Amino acid sequence: MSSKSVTILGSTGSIGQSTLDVIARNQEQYSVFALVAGRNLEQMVSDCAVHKPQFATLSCADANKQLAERLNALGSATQVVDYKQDMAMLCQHSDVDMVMSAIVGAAGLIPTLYAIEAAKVVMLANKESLVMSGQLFMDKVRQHGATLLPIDSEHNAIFQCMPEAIQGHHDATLTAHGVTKILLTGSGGPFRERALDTFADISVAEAVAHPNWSMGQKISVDSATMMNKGLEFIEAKWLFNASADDIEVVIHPQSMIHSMVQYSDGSVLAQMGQPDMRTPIAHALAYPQRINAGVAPLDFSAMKDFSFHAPDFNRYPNLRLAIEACKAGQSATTIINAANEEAVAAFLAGQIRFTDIYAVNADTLAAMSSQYDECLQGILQCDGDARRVAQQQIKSRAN
Ligand SMILES: NC(=O)C1=CN([C@@H]2O[C@H](COP(=O)(O)OP(=O)(O)OC[C@H]3O[C@@H](n4cnc5c(N)ncnc54)[C@H](OP(=O)(O)O)[C@@H]3O)[C@@H](O)[C@H]2O)C=CC1
Ligand SMILES: CC(=O)[C@@H](O)[C@H](O)COP(=O)(O)O
Ligand SMILES: [Mn+2]
Repeated sequence: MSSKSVTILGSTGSIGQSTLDVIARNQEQYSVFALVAGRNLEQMVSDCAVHKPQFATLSCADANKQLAERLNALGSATQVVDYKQDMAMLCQHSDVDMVMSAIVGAAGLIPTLYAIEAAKVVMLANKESLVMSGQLFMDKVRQHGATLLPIDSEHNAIFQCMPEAIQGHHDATLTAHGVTKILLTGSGGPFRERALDTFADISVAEAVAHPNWSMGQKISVDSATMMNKGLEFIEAKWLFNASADDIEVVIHPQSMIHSMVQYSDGSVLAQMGQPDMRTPIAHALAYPQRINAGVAPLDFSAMKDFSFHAPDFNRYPNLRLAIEACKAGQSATTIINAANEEAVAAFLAGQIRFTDIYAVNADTLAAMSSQYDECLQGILQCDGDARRVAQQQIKSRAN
């Protein structure tokens, strides 16, 4: 395998750090072209020293200025560039083979589209960009001939369980290949058994304490409300050319099966492994080969429970809302994604209660018309309008 050069968007985060870990274990095959993140200066300085990227940038202008000074003082060969002006170059440079899209939220959309437009191998963790712009995003993948590999553990699992002939073909007809159902598993989060009448008292610390996975704060809260599974439902629709009826959500509290594909002959293929994102990251980096991810195999003799059940929409109203939005169309999914980002940020900042996240999302969707163009400008307009409406909702509920 010849050496691949990788740009990592969101390098200081949970997925970014796991990506650097896998690359460090496979140094003959991968090098880091650029590191891109938000404001975590210390992590960026240290990662530049260890991984020696050609370029680095932070979206926070003050932090980026300090980054340049710090790397200069260290005699680093890494060039610090401007986040906005140089983003296209960092994603599209002819030396770049692969781009890891792991900025959290809508901020990841434009950089990911740059990578797609240059026909790079795009490893997609940033589900929000696909949820907010699904048709446009997939049209661009097809138009530019980019390779899109799912990093989200469920979608990476589904990808692995799909017939080899249609892996990475985003417009294959599932039934023509014997696929009858995509079984999207979810843990149910930290509140799977908590009394419903105590949900309004849920603290930030409780909400970000995922039972199985170590992740960033936003996705951890999404797992607790199961909006994460709702976003993943929409993500699966686009990645696998599925309809809402083709996808079923199954609660599997142990997070050992990462999702399944059911076939017309009664077979169900599952992908299993430790709840460690280095496995899907290594899968995408090496596809269709395999590399060491540093992840221990499952020990079946030590496994106790292995259970499955249907989700309860009273406990997880955000999941129902997202599935309804998926059926309603593009603007509805752009709206719930934007509202949810605002609501989760407000919850993390202590401005609203846990139960207000659903109220903000549902009321924002109800307050808005869904008549937006599906071009990039229309999507960004819809996203911005939804954030303004969600902010009004947040103000009216603020503690
Ligand atoms: N963590 C996981 O296991 C999984 C994550 N995902 C998805 O991957 C994405 C990343 O998640 P995760 O790694 O957990 O999140 P983290 O919060 O840990 O990391 C987010 C990254 O995005 C950067 N960032 C945030 N805002 C901006 C911005 N405006 N401009 C540029 N960079 C920015 C952060 O930079 P900084 O910290 O320097 O400010 C950080 O590098 C999300 O979309 C999530 O849904 C999907 C499946 C699993
Ligand atoms: C690791 C990953 O892919 C997360 O999206 C994970 O699925 C979160 O767990 P939940 O199943 O609880 O949402
Ligand atoms: Mn997931």
